[in-house]
Amino acid sequence: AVGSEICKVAECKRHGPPVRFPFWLQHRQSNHCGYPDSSFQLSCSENKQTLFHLPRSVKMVVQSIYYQKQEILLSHPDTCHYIQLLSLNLSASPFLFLDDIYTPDSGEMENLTLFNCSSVGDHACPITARASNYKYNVNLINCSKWVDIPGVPFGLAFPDSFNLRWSKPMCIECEAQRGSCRLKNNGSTPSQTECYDIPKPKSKRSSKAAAGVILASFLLVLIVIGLYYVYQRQKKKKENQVKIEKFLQDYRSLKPSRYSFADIKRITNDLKDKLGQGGYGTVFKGRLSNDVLVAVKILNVFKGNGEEFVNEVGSMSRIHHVNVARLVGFCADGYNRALVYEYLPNESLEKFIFAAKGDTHVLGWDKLQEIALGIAKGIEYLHQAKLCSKEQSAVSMTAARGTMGYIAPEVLSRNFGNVSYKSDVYSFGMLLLEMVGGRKNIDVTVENMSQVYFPEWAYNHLDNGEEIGLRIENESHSEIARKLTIVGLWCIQWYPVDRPSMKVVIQMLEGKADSLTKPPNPFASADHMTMSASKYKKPIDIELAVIAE
Ligand SMILES: Nc1ncnc2c1ncn2[C@@H]1O[C@H](COP(=O)(O)OP(=O)(O)OP(=O)(O)O)[C@@H](O)[C@H]1O
Repeated sequence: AVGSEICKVAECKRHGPPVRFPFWLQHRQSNHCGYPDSSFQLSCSENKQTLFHLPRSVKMVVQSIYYQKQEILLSHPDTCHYIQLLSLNLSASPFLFLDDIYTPDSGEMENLTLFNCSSVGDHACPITARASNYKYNVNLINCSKWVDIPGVPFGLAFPDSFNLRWSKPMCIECEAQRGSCRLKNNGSTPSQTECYDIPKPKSKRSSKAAAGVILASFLLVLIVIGLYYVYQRQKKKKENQVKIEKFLQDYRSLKPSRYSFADIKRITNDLKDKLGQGGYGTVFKGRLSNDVLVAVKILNVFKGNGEEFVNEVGSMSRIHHVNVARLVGFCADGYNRALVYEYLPNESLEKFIFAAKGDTHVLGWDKLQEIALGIAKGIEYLHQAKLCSKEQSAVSMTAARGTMGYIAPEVLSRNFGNVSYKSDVYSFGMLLLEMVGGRKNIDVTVENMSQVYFPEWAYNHLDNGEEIGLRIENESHSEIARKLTIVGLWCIQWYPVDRPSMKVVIQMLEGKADSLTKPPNPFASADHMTMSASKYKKPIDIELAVIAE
């Protein structure tokens, strides 16, 4: 088809009659878009009306085009149409007059007489018509007869609009199938047509609507983003507020509260729920007024002065570490002394590592190693806290305290050196060895007395490459057991100076067992206590920060 792509439907103004084949709109479409007969050429008037040209310059205004019926509804232009009637002749065009509104038997003709009424003063149209068959009450005073026009189609004589029907080209069938005709591109004469799908005009309205939709969606997205942004900001602000509140609350509760002994009794429900017994006192479960659970340690009969205790509490309250139970309060009431700690719900490690004979251990080797490292870091932190200022030393000692089995020899007797942070290293070493052995180091229930003291047994078996711990399942577990044993044995060296610092202990625990050297025999010195003590005494005094007595 000839340029069918560019033969889009055209119109003179918005909502004007759509122009397409067999018509074509001058200046807006190419002539090949219409049927090659000048009658089908339409044009636009200055005031955007669609004009239909009949032979001999008769111009009509196109009201509608009914493509499916092949009819065109025309009306007279504003100019005086009677004059045009003089020259109207449809015979040479493919159009037939059709007036099914007024004269069903279309084709009825009128003899029209035109009168010149210019003297009346209607300058726009000084012509008046009278049909011969219809004696309309036309005021003809001051009019003079001008001309008779015989055989004027009735519809043209009077009504404002009339229909014309075209018979060529014949596209009724194609239109019925919602298609449109176009010229066949074979140059045949007379021109032949073919049916095709009408290209949908890109209506300004729909493109405007599409633009509107896009704009609206864009705005909507902007609004949603804006709202989301505001929401996020509000949320963040709220979260920050909550964080600040929590921080302030924590800060407030960081300061240990002072309780009277009556308070302590109320908190512990009259010392009802005993959690355990330590070397310093008995521990009871309690509940503060805000439903926070605590562990209250009622200290054994307190002999020191009140000031010393309060100073110690002050130091302890500055200790904050994930692996150290936090002090939340204290009691210094008469001779009663108590320390209130945050409650740790997992009970004592003791319960997990000293399972009854035959019991399977709940904690695996990886967990044991993790716990050991956690404890080591907690002690290391405490040592740092103590060492940063000698004046603020957190703990002072007036007597050997602690649980037997963990107490370093120098704590029991000053013959073996001064009490220092290395005494804690010793206690930690004993704990490590108990964790490996899964039983108390000094276990009176063991039947074979040669295995009573586990650390010594473990030391003797290190060389033989035997498995130290029980419950070993695989290679990596055996490595952990070996590592914990070696570190434990380093920690329980008889002389404090031989023991590593907690910092080194952490490095050892974090490293591999292979990189550790076997420690000297910690038990060799025990047999020759006096001799060895004098041998080691000097360096101990030089190196270690002595804990004040
Ligand atoms: N904060 C706590 N939360 C829960 N239970 C606790 C808490 N503190 C202590 N306990 C329980 O009380 C027991 C005794 O604790 P305590 O600290 O008095 O002694 P210890 O650390 O076992 O020995 P030592 O007196 O030699 O330091 C613990 O074994 C544990 O079961």
